[in-house]
Amino acid sequence: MNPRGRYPPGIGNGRGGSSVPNPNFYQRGPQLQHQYVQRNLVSNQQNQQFQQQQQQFQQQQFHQHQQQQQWLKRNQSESHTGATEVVKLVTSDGRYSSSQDWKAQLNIPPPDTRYKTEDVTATKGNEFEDYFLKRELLMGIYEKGFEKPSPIQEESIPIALTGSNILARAKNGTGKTAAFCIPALEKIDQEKNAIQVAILVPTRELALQTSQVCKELGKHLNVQVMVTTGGTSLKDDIMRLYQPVHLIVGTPGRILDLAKKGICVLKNCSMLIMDEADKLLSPEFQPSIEQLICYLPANRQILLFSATFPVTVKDFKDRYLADPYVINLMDELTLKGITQFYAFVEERQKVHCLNTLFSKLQINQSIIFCNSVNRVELLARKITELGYSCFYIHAKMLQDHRNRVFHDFRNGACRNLVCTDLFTRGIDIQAVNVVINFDFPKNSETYLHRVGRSGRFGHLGLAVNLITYEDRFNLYRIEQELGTEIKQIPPQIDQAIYCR
Ligand SMILES: Nc1ncnc2c1ncn2[C@@H]1O[C@H](COP(=O)(O)OP(=O)(O)OP(=O)(O)O)[C@@H](O)[C@H]1O
Repeated sequence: MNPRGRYPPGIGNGRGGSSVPNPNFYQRGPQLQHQYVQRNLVSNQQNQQFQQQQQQFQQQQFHQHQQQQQWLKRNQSESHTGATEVVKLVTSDGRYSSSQDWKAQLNIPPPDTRYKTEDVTATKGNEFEDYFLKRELLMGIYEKGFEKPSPIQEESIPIALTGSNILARAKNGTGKTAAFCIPALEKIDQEKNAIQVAILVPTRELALQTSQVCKELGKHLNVQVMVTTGGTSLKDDIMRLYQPVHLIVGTPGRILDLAKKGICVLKNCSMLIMDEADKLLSPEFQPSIEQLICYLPANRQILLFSATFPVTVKDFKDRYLADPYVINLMDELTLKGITQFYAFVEERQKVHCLNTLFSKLQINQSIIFCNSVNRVELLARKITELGYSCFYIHAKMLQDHRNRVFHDFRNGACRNLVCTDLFTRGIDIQAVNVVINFDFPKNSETYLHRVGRSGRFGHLGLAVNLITYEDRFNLYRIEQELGTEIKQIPPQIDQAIYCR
């Protein structure tokens, strides 16, 4: 059987390379050279700047190291317990710690022994301790279960600590959040009562998730984290801002609103982080972002992170990021751990097809994407009628209800979640091993982010796309643009490819 048989005549049967590349995407092969997010293309000037920064960073490290050594010597000389003594420290939460056994006292979760792909294992071999982070921050990192930095963390943490602007691109689920939260937490002066870092994200759920990551990583620090998004009481936010806040996470509209009212004071906010930066630079958000930047000090550092950077980001980068350090860890676009299939169906067969998938697949948790709010609600009802448990979420629901669904699904209260593209970006639920595109997306960015909800941190996952006759051109185009293969679904799927 010709696996390309689904394409109408004239569409061709090649993959990736032979087609005309989408100018919006970083491609493998010769097209690479034309993309501004290509790491090899960092200009000589940037290279020199980077070398200077590296030198500065090494000097800082050396200085810090010397200080540490002096500190240790001083403590040792003050102690009278002899050569095998242990230097005692009391951490900010009052716990006993020592230069030798502080790690042994941490509440470290059991190691994750699941198979992981090179997307997260192909590191340079750095340790978090190599970055000379505050002891309390290291404690939070290890207690979160992070053993070693992932590739994007290795690249961005030391550069962000030098104060450079960064434009960083790395695959979904490879640890971008900690790649910017760790340097942000490190740089905050806990003694200074001012907002020093702002993290902008495109959705309310992502804001809640990111603030939670900051709180967990900064658990042993005295950093005050605040989350603020639309759909919640402005009055509560105003009251909260009378208390100390060092790091604010939120959606751009709400933070701008508070800044305009003079309640959220950003004049000391020297670090602005934009996660899912390409989405934040879409027409929906960009005007708010540009207004917000006016409230920041002139010497602010801006970090842009995403898995997708269409060329439209270039204009913003050129205007607001002086000499950015460009990181691009995407030598290919899709995650190595995700197997992608399509099933060719008629619209009226979709629910039946989904029923078959539910009965045959080993679903730990699944996310099922539809292209409209109405279709989400209809499908959720159908799934429940079929006898399967299911939640649904979309942007037209009340915020309290959205929060409850997000919280409960994350805690495993339900196996399946039907949603719109509200959940396409950034949402990190480790238990999700299957993503189903009940409705196929229209563009490659959306496709990439949707399927990236499974296979988090190098784990395995499965993406199944229900394709109608109308979707066939989009399927072909997305495959071409991403240089990936979406295979026809076989009668049986080996569990080993998505359950290990
Ligand atoms: N160094 C690490 N060691 C172990 N797990 C990690 C490490 N860094 C991050 N993780 C975990 O990996 C998962 C994915 O991280 P994160 O959500 O930051 O990915 P991302 O790159 O921002 O993804 P997306 O592009 O989809 O937003 C999270 O559950 C996070 O806790």
